[in-house]
Amino acid sequence: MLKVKRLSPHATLPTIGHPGEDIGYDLYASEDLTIAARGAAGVPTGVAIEFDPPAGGVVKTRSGMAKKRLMCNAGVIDAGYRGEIIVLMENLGDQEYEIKRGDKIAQLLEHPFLAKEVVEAELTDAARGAKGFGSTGK
Ligand SMILES: O=c1ccn([C@H]2C[C@H](O)[C@@H](COP(=O)(O)OP(=O)(O)OP(=O)(O)O)O2)c(=O)[nH]1
Repeated sequence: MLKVKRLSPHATLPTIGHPGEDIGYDLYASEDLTIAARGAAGVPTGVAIEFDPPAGGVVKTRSGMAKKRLMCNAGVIDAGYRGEIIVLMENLGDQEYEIKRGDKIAQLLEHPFLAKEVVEAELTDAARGAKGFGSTGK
């Protein structure tokens, strides 16, 4: 279950486009806002959430918006966060982008709580080791 607390009368509660199939909840803007070309903004959703414990969430870009170069940044929602979900959006395009209250702006994925104790230690060998950044080719 996703518990949702409405923080603004203008909020649209998260929805699932295709229940039982889509893995993300759609998130909606609760305010009108313009993001300047090459600019960024925190878009309010007017909601706070609580997943079944112990879980948090990840806010991800919708593919349709990525096509328009409107990307979500940051996006880690901690399991204990009870504040308003803010969608941090970056407009990588050359045109300003208008967001209207009620627009679907991002998707929220549930993420299990996986963080464990931090222990300083020697690490085991692995085939990849420290190779990365294109080491396997293009
Ligand atoms: O895109 C985002 C990212 C984060 N948050 C909220 C939920 C998250 O639990 C909290 C803190 O985020 P994060 O841990 O990324 O921020 P920080 O800059 O590391 O701050 P803190 O020191 O409070 O952890 O802010 C959002 O609403 N939207």
